[in-house]
Amino acid sequence: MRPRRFFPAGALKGTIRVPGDKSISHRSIMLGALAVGETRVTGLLEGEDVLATAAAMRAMGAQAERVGDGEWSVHGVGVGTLLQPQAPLDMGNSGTSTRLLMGIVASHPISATFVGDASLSNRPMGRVIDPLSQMGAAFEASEGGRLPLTVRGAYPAVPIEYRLPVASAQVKSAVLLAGLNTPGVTTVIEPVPTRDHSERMLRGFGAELTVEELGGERVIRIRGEAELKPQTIEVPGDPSSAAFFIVAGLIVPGSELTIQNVGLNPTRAGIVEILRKMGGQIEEVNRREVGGEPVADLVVRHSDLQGIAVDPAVAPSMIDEFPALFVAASLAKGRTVTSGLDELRVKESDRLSAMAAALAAAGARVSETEDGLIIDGTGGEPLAGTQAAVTTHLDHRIAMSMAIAGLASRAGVEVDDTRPIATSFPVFEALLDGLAA
Ligand SMILES: O=C(O)C1=C[C@@H](OP(=O)(O)O)[C@@H](O)[C@H](O)C1
Ligand SMILES: C=C(OP(=O)(O)O)C(=O)O
Repeated sequence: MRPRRFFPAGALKGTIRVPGDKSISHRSIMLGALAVGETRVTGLLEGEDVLATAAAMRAMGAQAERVGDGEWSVHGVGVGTLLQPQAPLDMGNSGTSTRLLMGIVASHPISATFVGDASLSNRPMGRVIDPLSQMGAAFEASEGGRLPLTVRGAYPAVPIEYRLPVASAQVKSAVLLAGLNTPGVTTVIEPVPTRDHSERMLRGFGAELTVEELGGERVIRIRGEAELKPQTIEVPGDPSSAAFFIVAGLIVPGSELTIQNVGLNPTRAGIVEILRKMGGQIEEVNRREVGGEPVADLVVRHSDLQGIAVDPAVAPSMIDEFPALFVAASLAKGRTVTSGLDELRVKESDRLSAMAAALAAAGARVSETEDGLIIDGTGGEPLAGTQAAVTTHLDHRIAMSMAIAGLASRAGVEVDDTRPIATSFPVFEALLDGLAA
């Protein structure tokens, strides 16, 4: 364990650049490995989760090599020609790696065993096992549809039409990726829109993929036995990583900071919308497109935040940002009510109970409901801070959220283990220390 106490350090000033988007980084390695020829990637997030994806693709025959800082070269083997991995694929802490790779393996004539850390081994995989079984893949999973599990791919797999029972980009992507090597047309129906990086990138690599709006639902169709063409990809900065610095800038008095290169895909930008509704001053400058995704630099100034009732409909577009939002709400004036967040209970930790416990320990007024938190903010007064360390439960987002809470506290916040931060944002502490200095 690597504990650290995060102290109040005065106004945050300066300019930072957040690392590449985790979702897009995973997908660029996976699709690069399934194209024939060399894909070049810049701005790749070199966090542990993405490195687990790269190692898995290498174990199945592709080449994925680092050639510079965030610069990667991927030599793909082509859809349908992945090799049987010789050892279990270690997914570490990464749900995205696991679920998307299960989809890829499901329609290849290979089998693969997936293992992971204690957090990942507690997360539900039934949500991908169900549709992939319908496509013909066979599974041997641990109790409750958990890791370790083995997938035996079906070849040829059967195309299905699948309506997502949970709003999950990982489930959607698993089925679309399985569809890549399945004869005919695989269809995913999405009643609630989730991040659309897979759709954008599959098209970019030349897959025949269509999206149609039908009766308020998104109907996504992909034609299988696709031939993917290698691409040059520039990965935009991760809004989920930027969120910690946006919240820090808003709650620490006197702060003014610029966060460069933040991806603002509408399926990801819910946090900016909600913080603005709370009174947060977040200005967008230099709007542009990077790697087919909208991007801007954000200028964030300390603001008097107001509590809010968060519309559960925005949840999918800020699903990983709720821990950071809960910190902002703890410092806002009045009550913030969130609901419809059952999915937060099956992330790296149960993020509702983990954040309720950690914020309460830091002096926030918070209560937990079945599907959300209710927070009565301080109106800008700093939190008391913690005595004992708060528990992160192997969850990077709990660690980073509570680090930010420490900046707006009197006594600081002690985090029991900062190691999980490296899964998604290895330079987080260095950036934070640089701004505070
Ligand atoms: O597809 C992706 O890259 C992701 C989808 C989301 O998970 P769910 O699909 O489980 O909601 C998100 O929480 C995760 O961090 C990344
Ligand atoms: C939920 C997350 O990731 P994953 O599902 O890939 O572990 C996250 O990064 O917050």
